[in-house]
Amino acid sequence: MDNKGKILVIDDNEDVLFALHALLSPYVGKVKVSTQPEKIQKFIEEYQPDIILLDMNFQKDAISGKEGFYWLDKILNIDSQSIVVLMTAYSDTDKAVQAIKAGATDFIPKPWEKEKLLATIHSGIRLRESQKEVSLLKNRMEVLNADTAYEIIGESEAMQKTFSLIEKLAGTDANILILGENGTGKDLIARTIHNLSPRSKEVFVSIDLGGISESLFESELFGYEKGAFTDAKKDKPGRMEVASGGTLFLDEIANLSLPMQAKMLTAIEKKQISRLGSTKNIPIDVRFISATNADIYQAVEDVRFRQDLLYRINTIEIHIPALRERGNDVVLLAEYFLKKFGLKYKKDIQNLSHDAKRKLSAYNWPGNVRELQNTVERAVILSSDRFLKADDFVLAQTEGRKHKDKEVLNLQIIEQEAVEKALNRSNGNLNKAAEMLGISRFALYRKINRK
Ligand SMILES: Nc1ncnc2c1ncn2[C@@H]1O[C@H](COP(=O)(O)OP(=O)(O)OP(=O)(O)O)[C@@H](O)[C@H]1O
Repeated sequence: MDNKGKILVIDDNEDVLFALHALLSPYVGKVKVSTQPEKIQKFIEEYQPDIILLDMNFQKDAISGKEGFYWLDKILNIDSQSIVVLMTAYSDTDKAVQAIKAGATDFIPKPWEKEKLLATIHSGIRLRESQKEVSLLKNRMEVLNADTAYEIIGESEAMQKTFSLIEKLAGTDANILILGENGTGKDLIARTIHNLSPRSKEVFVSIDLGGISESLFESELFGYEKGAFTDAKKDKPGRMEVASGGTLFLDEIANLSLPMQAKMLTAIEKKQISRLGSTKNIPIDVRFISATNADIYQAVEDVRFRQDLLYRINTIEIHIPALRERGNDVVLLAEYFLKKFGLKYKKDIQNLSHDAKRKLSAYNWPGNVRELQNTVERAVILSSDRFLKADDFVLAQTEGRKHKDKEVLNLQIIEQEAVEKALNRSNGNLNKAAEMLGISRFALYRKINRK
């Protein structure tokens, strides 16, 4: 044991307290002993024990364990996450089962075997650490979510239908499947549903199943115990565990491999998971929102996606329309992004010219809102006028190819195209764009401002 953790021992027998103090002190951070369970609240608040070792019988010769259960209940009322190990002089399996059911973490018969007692304390400390880790991660995610304001722009009929469906399902806890092309706003809608749901005060955790390998996916989603694999240097909770109480957003769900689909199905059905390298079941209370841009029904037909899993995740389906089906929303969104990036890059750009609006409306936006956002951001960065004109927008499917037929050797044009491509691919992130171009951020600034 690595001398960590604070232990509180409560027993009416001074000899037991003395013995436990002497036995545990060399192996843990701190040991506090007391014969007074009435002071438990004060101890919890001031001493903040990681583990409470609690005697079951406080009166001499008492064997019912009633008092132990009474104080266990009090402790769990003060802190439902408390790790309480009950002790009794009468080894009794029924009582042990009762104690665990009542919320104790473990049970130790007296007289104790030293090794067994130390092992129990050790796993209690590990459990406490992982509880702390889970709550730390939850807090971090809450902070991340709290910092971001989500505004959804859309007045088209297609989007109004989507909004009214979202409003209808706001109060429910149903699992939701969001379908839509790349960049249509699936992530944004998932966060909005969470924010409108009864779980809004809890965490929103997301995982992109398209972007990670199968082994990483498993450890990210289910967590692992120290030693489960070579790099598992300490216990780590997975996102399912961290999301408990809140919402888990599974992006690109159709990319899940069949073995992972089976694991996911079990977790959803049984509402519990076990970390890699552990057999212990951890209960989870998660609302699942999944999303995909793939034809998931075709995937079911092709036996690439399990039908039973689909039925678990698609209690309600939301289809997000492609941007080209949203009429004037293109212009509304362009104006919204214009304001946003104008502020970000400190440019005083007033509006879009008529021909710019016409050009944006006529385009078919294969990359949907994300492509529009990138296009406007790039135009804002590159423009020095008060109005954005049609020429300020370079649209991938049309102008990107305008030099294809004729080989371009003009260095300035080649450079300009490279700068635009890098800005596009890096979503306007100047550091990343400069890295792609192999130049400094400062040099990139100069090139942008020269235009
Ligand atoms: N209606 C909207 N109003 C304002 N911003 C939007 C809207 N829809 C999408 N966005 C913005 O467009 C970008 C892409 O949206 P999002 O990431 O939600 O799309 P997605 O469908 O999840 O994409 P992918 O399929 O690649 O996962 C985000 O920056 C998002 O904030």
